[in-house]
Amino acid sequence: MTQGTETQTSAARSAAGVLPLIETRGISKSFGGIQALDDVAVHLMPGEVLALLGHNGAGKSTLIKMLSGAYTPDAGQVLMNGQEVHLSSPRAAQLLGIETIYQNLALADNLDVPANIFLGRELLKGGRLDEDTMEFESRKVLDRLKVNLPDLKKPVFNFSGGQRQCIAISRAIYFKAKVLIMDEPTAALGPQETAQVNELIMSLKNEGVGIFLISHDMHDVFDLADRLTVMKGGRVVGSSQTAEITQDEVLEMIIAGKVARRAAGLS
Ligand SMILES: Nc1ncnc2c1ncn2[C@@H]1O[C@H](COP(=O)(O)OP(=O)(O)OP(=O)(O)O)[C@@H](O)[C@H]1O
Repeated sequence: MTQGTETQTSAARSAAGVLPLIETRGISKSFGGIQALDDVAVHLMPGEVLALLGHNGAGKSTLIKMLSGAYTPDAGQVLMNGQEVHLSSPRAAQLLGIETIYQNLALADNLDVPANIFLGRELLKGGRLDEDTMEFESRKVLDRLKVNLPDLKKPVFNFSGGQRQCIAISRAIYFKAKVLIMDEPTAALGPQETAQVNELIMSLKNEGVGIFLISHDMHDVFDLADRLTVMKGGRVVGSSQTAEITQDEVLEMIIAGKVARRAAGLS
């Protein structure tokens, strides 16, 4: 699918009254002489997982850093529910409900689960939350997301990588993330832990959270993503529903920047 087609589908969606949770239009960014993003249009619907794929240097990290407020674009717009937003800082992005879960997630190892869920945000509603309230609220969000942790009062270094990733995701959801950006969320995990995190991602979809997923694992991409977008040289070179494309065609697109054999919905 080309950039032009993305714009047409965006118009069709608006006409049907379904607005993307978030979309970019004509986003560009360069660093010195390097064009990291060139006229990028992507969108994410509520409850959708969109995989961002591409070789090293394709522009994926620059795009998600832009969406998480770490970089500002040289040109283009970001819209949430049809309204232009300015993601001028990570805090600004968080306040709009955009949370980023990085591969090397930032949990404070020596603190327990509630302290991690409320890390940096204990001073809510004008007063410091007491420990019982933080534990009660933490248990509530973990139960809602079906994250099973035996003892919340243990320092989090006691938990497995998968459980820690689930704590970081629960923290984002507790603070009302509508858009979750996940950069290789299962890269450091074994199969069982990966399954645990993937199960949580599926329950977030059911809550209407939209997820950008960067992953090099094609199994995860095809298990989790509804749609995928391939980038190369800072441009979007193709998009497809995962149900309408094969893994081989995706790999071809990543390598060549286009599909040699025509796949449904692609040009
Ligand atoms: N802060 C920066 N300063 C200079 N160049 C940068 C900066 N950030 C990204 N780039 C360049 O922008 C281009 C896109 O990089 P980006 O990291 O977004 O790609 P990527 O698809 O995420 O790759 P990877 O999978 O390796 O993370 C690359 O050529 C990269 O060197």
